[in-house]
Amino acid sequence: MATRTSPPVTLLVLGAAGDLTRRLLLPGLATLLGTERDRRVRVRGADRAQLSPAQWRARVEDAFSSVETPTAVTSRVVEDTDYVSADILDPDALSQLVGSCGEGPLVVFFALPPSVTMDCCELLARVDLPEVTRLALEKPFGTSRESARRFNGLLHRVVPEEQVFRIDHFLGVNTVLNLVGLRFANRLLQPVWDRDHIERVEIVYDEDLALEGRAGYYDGAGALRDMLQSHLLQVLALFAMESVATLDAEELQDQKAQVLRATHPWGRSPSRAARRARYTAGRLGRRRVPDYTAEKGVDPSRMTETLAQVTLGVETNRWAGVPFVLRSGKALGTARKEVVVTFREVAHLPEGFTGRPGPDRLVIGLKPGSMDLTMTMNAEGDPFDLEQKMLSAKLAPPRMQAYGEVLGQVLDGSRLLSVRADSAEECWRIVEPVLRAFGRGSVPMEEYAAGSDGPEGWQR
Ligand SMILES: NC(=O)C1=CN([C@@H]2O[C@H](COP(=O)(O)OP(=O)(O)OC[C@H]3O[C@@H](n4cnc5c(N)ncnc54)[C@H](OP(=O)(O)O)[C@@H]3O)[C@@H](O)[C@H]2O)C=CC1
Ligand SMILES: O=C1O[C@H](COP(=O)(O)O)[C@@H](O)[C@H](O)[C@H]1O
Repeated sequence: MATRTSPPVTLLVLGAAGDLTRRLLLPGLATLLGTERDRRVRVRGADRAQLSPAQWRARVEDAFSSVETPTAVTSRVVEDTDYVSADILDPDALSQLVGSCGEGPLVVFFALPPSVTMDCCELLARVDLPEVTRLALEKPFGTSRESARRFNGLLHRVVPEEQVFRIDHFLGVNTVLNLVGLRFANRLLQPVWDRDHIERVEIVYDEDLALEGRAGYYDGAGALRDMLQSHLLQVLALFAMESVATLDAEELQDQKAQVLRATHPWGRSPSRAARRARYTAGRLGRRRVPDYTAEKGVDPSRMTETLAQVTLGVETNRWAGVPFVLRSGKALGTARKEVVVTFREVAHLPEGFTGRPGPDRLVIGLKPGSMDLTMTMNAEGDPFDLEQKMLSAKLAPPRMQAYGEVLGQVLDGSRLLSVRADSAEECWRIVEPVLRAFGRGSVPMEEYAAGSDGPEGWQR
């Protein structure tokens, strides 16, 4: 971790006037700096928007105060920040911008539309960069395995892979990171984390938000690309990976990559393994939600799904035969963000017991953080009659926003919480057969009313 004596890192945000910078990046940075007070970061914003220095400083200040940052932290960043109004795709302007960042460590954060990011990288390949230059990129990392491969090739013309940080903010979510500690620090869980003991795993991220004005992005993506291809596959990789000897970034990356390489649609049949649906008009709490196809900016002919579920198999000795169900969607009645582990039944239940309420289950709540272990026992009444009881724990709120955790690693040059090139390609390889099945219509588009729990008949 950076200390007071570490040289300040320059965080150059390209696309600084955009939504990601305002809503996620700057607030995330604020929570990082509020938690790690010794860290020194100089923020430079660049965008084609014409902003005066005062307007930019006000934006930074607003973003920092949105997460209740200590005044001293905000003032230090605001006093030191500057803004350059430039077309990033103008080679001279880009070269000048980078040149003016000085010789210290530089993190270039691409908060630009994906196509602009790629064009900008083409230009950066011809620019003299400081020796320590790191590139931080937001999803999507390409739009297919092939385009991700080409994109990786392009990035490697700018800097080596060790200096590329593909951001997936789920990797900075405390409860997702907790999967590693939970699995490998508990004698109780470690030996049962395999096909012999686990029957089924569900990784669910149901949101009670609808489109929220994001049609420009979301209608071209859909739930499968937006959530499963990226975040939920990262969660699966952490859940299923082999043990690590240390929390070394490359070791973790290697283990995650091994899982992803072994992952395929269940039964290698994408059309049977996947389901998709789109919300119709309904209510989310007191808010009326229109039919997805009537949302502003949506093109119904795109057939974009707002709920996707895909069952995957991790074809390894540890996991063969265990279905991993990944599901995420918008406009659902209940926000359900959790990993559900269903254990196998015991091999033999002594005769004489009555009641057999079901298998043990561990529910790892991702947001809010919680842990619920449901076990069979005699909890009340007749001592030979079995019931289920839940042992529950609520986890403390995170110390900082997920973006803060991820950024902290990037600023330190650690790839612990980013997505490596090979994994980015594998994640596309895993979902591509499903995307093709969606494209040729072999997975029916089902419907669910906004505010419901999803289409009739989908298992929960
Ligand atoms: N917003 C979000 O919640 C999330 C976004 N992302 C990713 O983050 C990236 C940015 O997204 P987002 O912030 O929403 O996008 P925005 O369109 O809101 O912001 C992009 C900014 O880049 C500017 N820009 C575009 N081209 C140039 C150029 N040639 N020179 C200088 N500035 C330029 C845009 O200016 P102008 O407006 O004039 O075009 C805009 O201010 C995307 O890759 C997106 O996929 C990922 C996860 C969540
Ligand atoms: O990246 C994305 O993630 C959010 C969900 O993450 P959260 O941390 O905000 O809960 C999702 O709403 C969005 O569609 C997706 O692009």
